[in-house]
Amino acid sequence: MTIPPAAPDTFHVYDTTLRDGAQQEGMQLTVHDKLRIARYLDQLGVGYIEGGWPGANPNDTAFFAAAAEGQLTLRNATLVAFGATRKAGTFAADDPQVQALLDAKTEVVCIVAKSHDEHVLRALRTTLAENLAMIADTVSHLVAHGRRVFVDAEHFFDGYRANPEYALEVVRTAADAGAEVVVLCDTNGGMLPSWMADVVSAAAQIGVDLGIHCHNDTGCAVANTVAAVEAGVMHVQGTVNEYGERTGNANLVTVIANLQLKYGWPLVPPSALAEATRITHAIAGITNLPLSNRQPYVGSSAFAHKAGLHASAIKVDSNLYQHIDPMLVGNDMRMLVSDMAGRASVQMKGSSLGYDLSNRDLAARITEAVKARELDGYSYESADASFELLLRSEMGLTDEFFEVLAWRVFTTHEVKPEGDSEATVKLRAKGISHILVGEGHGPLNALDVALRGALTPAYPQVDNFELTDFRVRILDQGHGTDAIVRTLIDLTDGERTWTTVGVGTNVIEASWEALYDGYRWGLLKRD
Ligand SMILES: CC(=O)SCCNC(=O)CCNC(=O)[C@H](O)C(C)(C)COP(=O)(O)OP(=O)(O)OC[C@H]1O[C@@H](n2cnc3c(N)ncnc32)[C@H](O)[C@@H]1OP(=O)(O)O
Ligand SMILES: CC(=O)C(=O)O
Repeated sequence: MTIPPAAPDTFHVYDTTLRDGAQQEGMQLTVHDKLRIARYLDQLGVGYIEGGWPGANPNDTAFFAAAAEGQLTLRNATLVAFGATRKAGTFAADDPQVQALLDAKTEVVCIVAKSHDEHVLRALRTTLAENLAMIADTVSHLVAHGRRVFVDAEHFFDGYRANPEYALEVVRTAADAGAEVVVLCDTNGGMLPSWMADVVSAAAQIGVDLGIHCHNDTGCAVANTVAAVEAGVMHVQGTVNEYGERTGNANLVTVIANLQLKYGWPLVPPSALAEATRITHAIAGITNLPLSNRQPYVGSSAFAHKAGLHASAIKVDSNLYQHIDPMLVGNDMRMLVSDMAGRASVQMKGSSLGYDLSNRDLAARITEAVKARELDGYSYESADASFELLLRSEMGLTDEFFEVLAWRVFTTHEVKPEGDSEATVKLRAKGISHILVGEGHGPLNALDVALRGALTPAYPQVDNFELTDFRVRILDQGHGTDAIVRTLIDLTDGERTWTTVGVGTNVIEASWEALYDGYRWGLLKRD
């Protein structure tokens, strides 16, 4: 395998989350959101943060004003204002959009320029010569006002295919006018990795510093970016969590991790890369767009192992089934227990929960119990708390916190402020029987209120328990309302969150089982 020579010292890592990423359907960022995301990007160690398009909307203008007023102190990154070349038939000096770029007061400005002849003729409705004049005039005007200028050559790859001479002329014109980097954009995202090298190499003949900006429409944005880097670009653009129009932009964290951990290129400080998981999840929290579990490097499943055979090898050496040490990107290995588990999976999961399951017979017994329960519909992959209770029961560890003697719940259509459901729970705890009636909005809420109330005299700590999520899934889809259902419940005590599972033909029974496990596990940990 070839490792390309070390990245030049001048290599740029350029983030466009706040501009191209924000063009994603469903993303709406306030100025405050943008400032917070910019701070996280700075912590990640990127060299450039494209903050938006000043003048295009009041939000982006306000963001640059806030940054200029000192509300954004960047330790590593340089802030970039994004815009376009001047309008056809005018002068850059008279174009309000170009003036807004100067008013943003950033050291670097990035402008998008057309490089596909058909776009010039049909979208801009101007001549090929005027487009070149727009580029030269805008770049030289910004340079004359003390800005470092990058040019995004829009639709460069499709443009090169249609009219290579013109696409290359755009690159030459931008560089001659003073652009520091000309970024080749796969705007429609239609390229494949094997096509990148030829086009990038042809542009590199011009002798200017080149960048790459890829979209993910062929699912190849990261691969195309890496291929362009191998062909000689010295500037990579992308977004966190692959945010962006349509199918998104190249995932910048994946690109950084690939180049840094596979090629050994020192693009960001290792301590910053080790924060990548935290940072990408924090940004997902701000955008309110959930990060895919399966995102490379930083997803919660990126180092999760389900297959028994994998676990048996990982038990010997975790590197046998992992391409890197997850800690390098701040992630963690997770062992999943399911019907695909073997003894080793159960032993490692048990060990992570603090149990010694080195006895092969015991581990085999627990594995069989998991498989039998999963056949009945239980799922322990995420329900760690229910797994621990099952494990303890197989180990003969009895947790006699309380014994439920009876429970019932009913729902009416009567609308009352206390809710529409009423539950009664009768139990014995610490030798004393308690009975409590709880009212709530829906049967699960009523049961939760009643169970908590009945337990409180013996275990006041349950007052801190809170049900935070509840998921129901029909298991045998061929049936109608009498289908078997699985419920997963998340509870928290303010310090930790735990998940339990219940199964039944009756959604209330399945929910009760998960709730009952949830309280038992909570008491086990708080006692
Ligand atoms: C590939 C990319 O993703 S580039 C980034 C694209 N991002 C965005 O478009 C988001 C922000 N955009 C906006 O807020 C608005 O589109 C604005 C403010 C930029 C322009 O809005 P409007 O003035 O209403 O124009 P509208 O969006 O309809 O059309 C864009 C105009 O810019 C022209 N234009 C497009 N690209 C360029 C370019 N590279 N250089 C100069 N002019 C351009 C178009 O020909 C059109 O001109 P026209 O007004 O003479 O028809
Ligand atoms: C500039 C840009 O965002 C693109 O060409 O995709």
